Amino acid sequence: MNETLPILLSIVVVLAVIGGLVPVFLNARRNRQNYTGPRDANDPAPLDPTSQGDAQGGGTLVEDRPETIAPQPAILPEELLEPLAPAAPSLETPLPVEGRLVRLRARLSKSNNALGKGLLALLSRDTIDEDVWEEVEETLLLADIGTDSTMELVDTLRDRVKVLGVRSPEHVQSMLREELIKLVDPSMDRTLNITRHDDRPAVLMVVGVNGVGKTTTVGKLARVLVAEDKDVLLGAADTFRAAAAEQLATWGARVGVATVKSDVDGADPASVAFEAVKVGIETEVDVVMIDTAGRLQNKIGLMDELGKVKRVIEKQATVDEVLLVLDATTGQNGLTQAKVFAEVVNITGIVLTKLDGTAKGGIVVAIQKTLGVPVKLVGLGEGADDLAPFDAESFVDALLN
Ligand SMILES: Nc1nc2c(ncn2[C@@H]2O[C@H](COP(=O)(O)OP(=O)(O)OP(=O)(O)O)[C@@H](O)[C@H]2O)c(=O)[nH]1
Repeated sequence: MNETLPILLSIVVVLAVIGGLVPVFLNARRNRQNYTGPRDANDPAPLDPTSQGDAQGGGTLVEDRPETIAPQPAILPEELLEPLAPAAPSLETPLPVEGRLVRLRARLSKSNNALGKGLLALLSRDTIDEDVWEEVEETLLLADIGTDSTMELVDTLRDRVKVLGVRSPEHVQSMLREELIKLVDPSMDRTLNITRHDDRPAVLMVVGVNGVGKTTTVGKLARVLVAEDKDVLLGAADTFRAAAAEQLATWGARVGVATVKSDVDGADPASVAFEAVKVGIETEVDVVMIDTAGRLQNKIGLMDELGKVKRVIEKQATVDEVLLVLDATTGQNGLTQAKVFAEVVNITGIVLTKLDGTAKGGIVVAIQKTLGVPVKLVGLGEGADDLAPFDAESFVDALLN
C-alpha cells in the first residue's frame, strides 16, 4: 500500500495537470479561427462554412468571399463571330401620301365629335331657340375656333336657318359643311416649298417649342418625301436635347435618309445647320430638313438662335420653308407661342400635331386667322406614317361624319 500510494498520487497529479490544460488548448485553437483585422482575399476561409463571424473581426460571410478564379471569356473562332453581328435593319416603305387624311379620319372624328356631330345635332333640332344658339356658340368656343370666328359663324348660320325654313338633316349637314369649309379656307396655298433649285437643294426648317413634336414631324415628313421619291438629308440642329440627334438619325435610317449631326452635346446649332446644307449641296439631294431646338426662354434668346441658324444657312442656300410645329392640345397656349415665333422668323406653314388627342380641332381656324399662315400638315398619332397633308374639305368631312 505504502509503495502504491506515491504512484497513485503522481497519476492523480498528472491527470489534474492534463485536465487543466485541455480547455486552454482548445481555446487556443478556437482563437486561431478568429481574425483581429478585416479579411482580405488571401485569408483562409473558415473551416466550418456555416459559422459566420461578425463583420469587424470574425470570419467572412460565404457570399462575400471574393472569387479566386475569374471567369474566362469564351474565345470564339473568327468565323463564328460574323453571324452574331446584328443584321442591318431593312428599309421601311412609307405609306403613300395620297388620301392620308381620309385614312386617318377616324382618329380625328373620334376626338372631335363635340365639334362636328355636336353642331349637327343642335342644328337638327325641331326648334332652334336662343338656348340652342347659345349651345352652338359654346360648342364652337370649346373647340378653340376663337371668339371672332365663332361670332361670324353663328351669325351666318342664324341667317341661313331663317332662310332655310324647314330643315332636313341633309340640309343642315350641307349648310354646316359649306360654312366650316369657308372658315378653314380652301383658298390658302398649302403646298410645301420643297422644289430643288438648279444648283442646290430646297431647305426646310422646323421650329417650335420643346415637346410639340418637331423631331417626330421631321422624321415623319422625311418618310412623306421619300414616298414621293425625293432625295432627303436631315440636319440635327436641335443640340439642346442630347437624345434629339439620335432620335432624328433613327427616323432617317428607317427610310435610308442620312442625318448630319454633331458628336458634341450642346454644339452650336447654326454650325450643324451649315454643315447639313453643305453636305446637301455636295450630295445633290432635293431637300435638306433642319430640326431646331428653339427653346422659348425669352424672345431675344429665341431670335438670336433661330436668326443665326437662318443667317448661316443663307450663306449657301435659301430657306424655302419654315414650318412652325404646334401641339393642338395646348389650345390658347399654342396661339401665344405661335405669335412669338411669327415675330422671330418668317413662318411659311403650320404643322398641327396631336390632333388625334384633342376635341379642339377648331384650333386650325384660330391659328390660320391669327397668323395668316396656312396649316400645311397635321399629326394624327405616334405612328411613323401618321402625318397627313392638310386639306380643308377632307378635314371638315372628318369632323362631320
Ligand atoms: N398622339 C400624338 N403624339 C405625337 C404626335 N406628334 C408627336 N407626338 C409625340 O410627342 C412627343 C414629343 O415629340 P418630339 O418630336 O420629341 O418633340 P420635339 O418638339 O422634337 O421635342 P424637343 O426635342 O424636346 O424640342 C413624342 O412622344 C411623340 O411621339 C401626334 O401627331 N400625335
